Amino acid sequence: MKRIGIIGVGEIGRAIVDGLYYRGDDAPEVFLSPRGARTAAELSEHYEGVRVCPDNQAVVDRSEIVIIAVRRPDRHEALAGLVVADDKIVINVMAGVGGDDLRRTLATDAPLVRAIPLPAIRERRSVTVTYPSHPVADSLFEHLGGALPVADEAAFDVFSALTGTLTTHYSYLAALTSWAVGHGIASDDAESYVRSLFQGVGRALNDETRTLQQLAANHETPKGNNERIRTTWFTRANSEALAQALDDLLAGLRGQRGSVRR
Ligand SMILES: NC(=O)C1=CN([C@@H]2O[C@H](COP(=O)(O)OP(=O)(O)OC[C@H]3O[C@@H](n4cnc5c(N)ncnc54)[C@H](OP(=O)(O)O)[C@@H]3O)[C@@H](O)[C@H]2O)C=CC1
Repeated sequence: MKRIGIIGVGEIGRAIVDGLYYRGDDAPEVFLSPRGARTAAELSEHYEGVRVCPDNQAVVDRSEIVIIAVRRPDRHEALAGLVVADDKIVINVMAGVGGDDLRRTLATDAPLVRAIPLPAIRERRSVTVTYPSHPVADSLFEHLGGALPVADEAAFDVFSALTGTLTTHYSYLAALTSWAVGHGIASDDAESYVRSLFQGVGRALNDETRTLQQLAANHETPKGNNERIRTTWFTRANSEALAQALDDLLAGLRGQRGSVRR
């Protein structure tokens, strides 16, 4: 495994380090930027082979793969002026920061790969979308749960928009729980029951022999309770509103990519 540097050691930076060390197999040397000091210190204490560098340039110099995981507004402060040799591989996980934008900021000819790691990467349980495909980046994410290289940045934006639906899903489960509580069910009971219902859904999703439509159909009795909620609540209007919200998000992501000269 190659030497890996991470600039921006926050939520997702930590998840990537945890994933790299998840089974302790073939763990690489990891070099962290000094910002996000508390997380960086915790990781370097916890994992032998993880070190905190004095500055961002030192992260680049010591690494073969450099992962950029600062927030979009912080990218100039974090990256401008860094010297990135052409033999490095840069992995950009910043949402809404296109390849052209990053290349202008870094002024390097090194390969730049966009990626969408998710928090479950810490247990090597999430598939990471990448663009453009690069054998080193793809094999890194294969090791961390799976890589899904896509054909162009437009497709990358579609996957990026899909990741924007995750917290709505949790909120949906919380709304179900609140509804039951409103009908006199103890909050702990309601919450643990909803969790158990949807953990079952999560397990069923592992069955890739059935499409999502088939899974839905297989769990539904004709004229039964599930069909009733699906057809009375998740109506065409509701489904179209969801598609519209995703379209708007996608337009925003593509707009950010097109207006990047700050
Ligand atoms: N969280 C997620 O699930 C995912 C996040 N992303 C992307 O990853 C990026 C980071 O997100 P997330 O981890 O949630 O954010 P966090 O705020 O948790 O982490 C960002 C880190 O960047 C550090 N930072 C800020 N300025 C600099 C600098 N000049 N040099 C070095 N480090 C700096 C911050 O340090 P300090 O605390 O000192 O300010 C902080 O530790 C974002 O662009 C986001 O779009 C992508 C996929 C998933």
